[in-house]
Amino acid sequence: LSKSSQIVSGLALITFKLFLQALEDGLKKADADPSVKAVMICGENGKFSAGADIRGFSSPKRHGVALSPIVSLIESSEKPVVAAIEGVALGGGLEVALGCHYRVAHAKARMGLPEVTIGLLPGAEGTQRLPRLIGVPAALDMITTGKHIPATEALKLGLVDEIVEENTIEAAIRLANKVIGQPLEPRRLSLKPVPKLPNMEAFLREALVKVKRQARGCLAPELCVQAVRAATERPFAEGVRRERELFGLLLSSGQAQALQYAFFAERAVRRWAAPGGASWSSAAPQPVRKAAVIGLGTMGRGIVTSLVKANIPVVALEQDLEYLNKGRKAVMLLLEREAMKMEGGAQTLDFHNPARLQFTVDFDLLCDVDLVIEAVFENMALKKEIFHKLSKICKPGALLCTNTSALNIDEIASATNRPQQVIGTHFFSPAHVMRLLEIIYGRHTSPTAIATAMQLAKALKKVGVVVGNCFGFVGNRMMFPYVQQAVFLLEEGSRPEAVDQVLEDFGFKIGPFRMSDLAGLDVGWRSRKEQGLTGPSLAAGTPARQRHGQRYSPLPDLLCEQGRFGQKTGKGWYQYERAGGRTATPDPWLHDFLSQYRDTHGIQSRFIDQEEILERCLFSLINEGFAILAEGIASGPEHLDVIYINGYGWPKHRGGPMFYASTVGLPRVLAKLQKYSEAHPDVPGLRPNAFLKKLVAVRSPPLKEWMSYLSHQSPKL
Ligand SMILES: CCCCCCCCCCCCC[C@H](O)CC(=O)SCCNC(=O)CCNC(=O)[C@H](O)C(C)(C)COP(=O)(O)OP(=O)(O)OC[C@H]1O[C@@H](n2cnc3c(N)ncnc32)[C@H](O)[C@@H]1OP(=O)(O)O
Repeated sequence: LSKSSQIVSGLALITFKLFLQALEDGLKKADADPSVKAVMICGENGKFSAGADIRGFSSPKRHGVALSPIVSLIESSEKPVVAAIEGVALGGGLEVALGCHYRVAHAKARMGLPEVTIGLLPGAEGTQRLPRLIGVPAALDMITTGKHIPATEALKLGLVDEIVEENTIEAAIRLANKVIGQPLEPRRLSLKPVPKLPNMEAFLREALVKVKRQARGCLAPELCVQAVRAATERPFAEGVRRERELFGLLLSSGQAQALQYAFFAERAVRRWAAPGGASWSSAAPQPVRKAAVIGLGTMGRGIVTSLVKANIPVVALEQDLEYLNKGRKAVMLLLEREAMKMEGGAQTLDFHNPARLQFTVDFDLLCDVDLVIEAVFENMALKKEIFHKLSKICKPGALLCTNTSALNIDEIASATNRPQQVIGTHFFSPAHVMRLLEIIYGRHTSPTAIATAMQLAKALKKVGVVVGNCFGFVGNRMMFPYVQQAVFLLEEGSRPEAVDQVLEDFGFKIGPFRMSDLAGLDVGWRSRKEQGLTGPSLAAGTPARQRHGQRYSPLPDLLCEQGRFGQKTGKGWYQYERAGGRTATPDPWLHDFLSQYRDTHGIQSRFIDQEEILERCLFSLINEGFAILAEGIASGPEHLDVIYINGYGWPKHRGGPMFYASTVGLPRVLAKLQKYSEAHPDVPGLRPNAFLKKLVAVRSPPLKEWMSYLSHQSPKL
């Protein structure tokens, strides 16, 4: 290394405090040493920095405050300071780089200010320096979305001065040597004005409206805009004061804790555990070099697209040529759209190459695949027939996955000669977009099969969550009581738009009735008919609003009988502009229908307030979550929360249903369930679960301790 350069190496994240100290000491030493003419800052092991230690924000001794003075120290250095960015420069890491006079990045490096995604804003002067460097529109985009940008884009934006394919550190040292003696004033960002826009005020106003609309109650994006606005209106030092004030507000908002909990929960669920002690640490995945998808309906199409995007060669199979051609067209359309979004376009996806994507009706072509995902109708007999066939055709090691959303994995596995290789992989619609993959092990599923499914989730850039086998698994099982309450509320006097509004105001992307119209009411109807809850197999004389001694609402069945399947038929809980339309409007027909229904069944309609709507829907869902934990279907509350955030549109800034319950307070959840259960004794979903009661009895310990209060280690794990 050049004599005139001083290396200050970044340390690992967990030693953020030590890193700050090392940086400060190194800078001061370099400054005091006349033989040092320039400074280069790099990271260790090919990574610049992932920013501040997120765990530090919820610890009583916060470290964050120490970063800003160091960034200022770097910037005010009389010797040129060059950042050599490899791997990632995120959050506080990028803020350090912004304090440097020059930035050199490796072509594969990524940069960003992702604080907004953990409920914060860049708190080490990043909201003030970045707009000065790259202008308000680009800075605002990075700060309010938290997106990571590749080095090539950073170069275009002027965020870095140079990108290199080879040795970044050597390139940074070369640059440092070159700029020795050149004036540093123009390189100190705090001294630069924010580039003007002709319509700055209107631009910021519109930006605020946009982030508020997208954030659905999440505070951080809005406060990010306010911090950038301060950069445009105030001198640097005052802008920094405003940034600090807003950072403090976010830190104490509660949303930051929820989002940071969600960050770690998503990582915690990677460490799965299954019966017999098998776990992520001992099981190794099998390679998946080729996959097959059976069934090219909505789910199958999305799954094929997802596999192609992950560069896994796929055989896509349908029952006959008519369905195959329909499916092929739809898949090609999806892939073309996806290719347009990607750099390199269609060439990157290579989906026109039959070696990468093959459409067939011939089961025998599945003989050499490593993994099959069955995505046909939710019909047990059909699934068993397919799995029986697969166990005859597929090679011995092939993993057999079913995309069922509720059915018994053990029963499906019983149709094969290899139940240890059968596993549930429950995708969420649209499967090439939604991040969740619920992975369900059966009684005989091997650890290798679980590890392979988890590896598949990672390859597809999804969040895999391993859960046990029960009707509806985790996500849908918790959803049943939620939707059931929503329908009961209609019976009692509410309207779809009122219920949806309350839940959307809470932060759900879409309320239960809009969701039901989108998914299609016929899906649930088919399942209820199969369960004998409605339709021809229902025993004569069954009371209209009761099944097995419990309250039942036939409302969704009645709508289906009228052909109201939701968006696809143009009518459901709402009316739409046409069949396939997407704009839901309240439907006077439905309002009349509900009145008549109440009259027919002698139900006294009443006004139901927002609190009751919210509590009955959410607390019944949470109550089921406690049952799931107690039964060992999931190994911890984090699993339920990750499932809800990534698969069911639960607002991330509320941390997931179980985290939310812990913030509301378990005693309150229990008291409200008790109250509603007394009013509706025929609704088991409202009866407080014993595990919830137990946690309240032991004074509501923190969420991470809940599982230690289960008297037995669950039978499933
Ligand atoms: C009351 C008045 C108060 C006023 C105060 C005012 C002044 C305050 C000044 C504050 C200064 C703020 C400084 C700065 O602005 C704030 C920040 O920097 S916040 C952090 C921002 N960074 C991030 O959000 C990055 C998060 N990490 C990632 O995106 C990814 O982890 C990655 C870096 C892209 C790597 O991804 P992968 O390769 O997939 O690896 P993993 O994600 O699995 O991570 C591996 C492992 O590392 C843990 N980890 C990663 N990043 C962090 C982090 N920043 N902090 C802590 N831990 C981190 C991750 O959890 C994994 O560990 P595991 O969970 O598996 O054990």
